[in-house]
Amino acid sequence: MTSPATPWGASPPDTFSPDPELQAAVTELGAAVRDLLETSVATTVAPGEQADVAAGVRELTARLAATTRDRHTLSALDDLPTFRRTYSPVSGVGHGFAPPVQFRREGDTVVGECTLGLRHEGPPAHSHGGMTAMLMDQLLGSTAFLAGRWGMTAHLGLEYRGAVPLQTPLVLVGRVADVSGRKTVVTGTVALAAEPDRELVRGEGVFVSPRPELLERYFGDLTTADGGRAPGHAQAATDGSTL
Ligand SMILES: CCCCCCCC/C=C\CCCCCCCC(=O)SCCNC(=O)CCNC(=O)[C@H](O)C(C)(C)COP(=O)(O)OP(=O)(O)OC[C@H]1O[C@@H](n2cnc3c(N)ncnc32)[C@H](O)[C@@H]1OP(=O)(O)O
Repeated sequence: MTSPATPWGASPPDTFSPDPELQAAVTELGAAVRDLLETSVATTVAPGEQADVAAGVRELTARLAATTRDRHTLSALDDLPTFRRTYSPVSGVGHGFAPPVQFRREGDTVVGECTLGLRHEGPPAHSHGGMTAMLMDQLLGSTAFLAGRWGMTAHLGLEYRGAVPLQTPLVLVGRVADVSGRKTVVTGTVALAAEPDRELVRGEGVFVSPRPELLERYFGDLTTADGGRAPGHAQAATDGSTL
């Protein structure tokens, strides 16, 4: 049996067209929450003012909680075959914690740019090492994906060679190093956009496309926002239609 590049085949057609009004609203809410998060860890206003704001934020949260999705339901803006993940904590425009990073193919590499904020702080004025690892995981996973090789992280190794400053444009570069069966090995770097050749962080990841039993266990309950079966569902793997 040949191994699948992704659960839905190597080159899925891009026929996904999300509701533009929803896309705009989610992007705007994500940006507003991002500003709120960033400002909430930077503010020095008086305690009474912070308490007032907290009460207001709780009221707004209650409005959003009026209807929600559960963890087995994709957002109406998400499409797995074309890699649209609106609420990724790294690349999601709808996620307030995300920088967010957008990745693109450039020759045989995948490149992303972002600027981290105080909400990503570890050592004062610098990125938390776990935040950098998250950037690296997403960079390497996206690099595999954009090469038609989806997989879950089986191994992630990092060398922290220089501290990553906050509020400073960064450039991320990934490239596929090796491919065999269900396994893809990817390497990547994080550097200052102003000094792209001086690596601050170097990473290597092994991404493995899970065997059908694992796909079923992890994602068997996954549905699209309108209740349909999510593309790439493990069941599809056994009927020969996509793998
Ligand atoms: C309906 C479909 C839904 C899909 C939707 C997703 C779309 C999203 C789109 C895009 C995302 C990309 C961006 C995201 C980036 C972030 C990614 C993450 O954060 S992933 C979360 C963290 N990772 C885990 O939770 C994995 C936990 N581990 C496992 O579940 C298993 O260990 C798994 C799936 C990784 C492998 O299990 P096995 O049973 O399928 O694989 P075996 O048969 O053991 O190995 C296959 C080959 O891989 C090698 N391998 C396995 N683990 C290895 C390791 N740690 N190091 C090196 N090689 C390893 C083996 O040696 C073998 O190689 P040989 O064929 O013999 O050459």
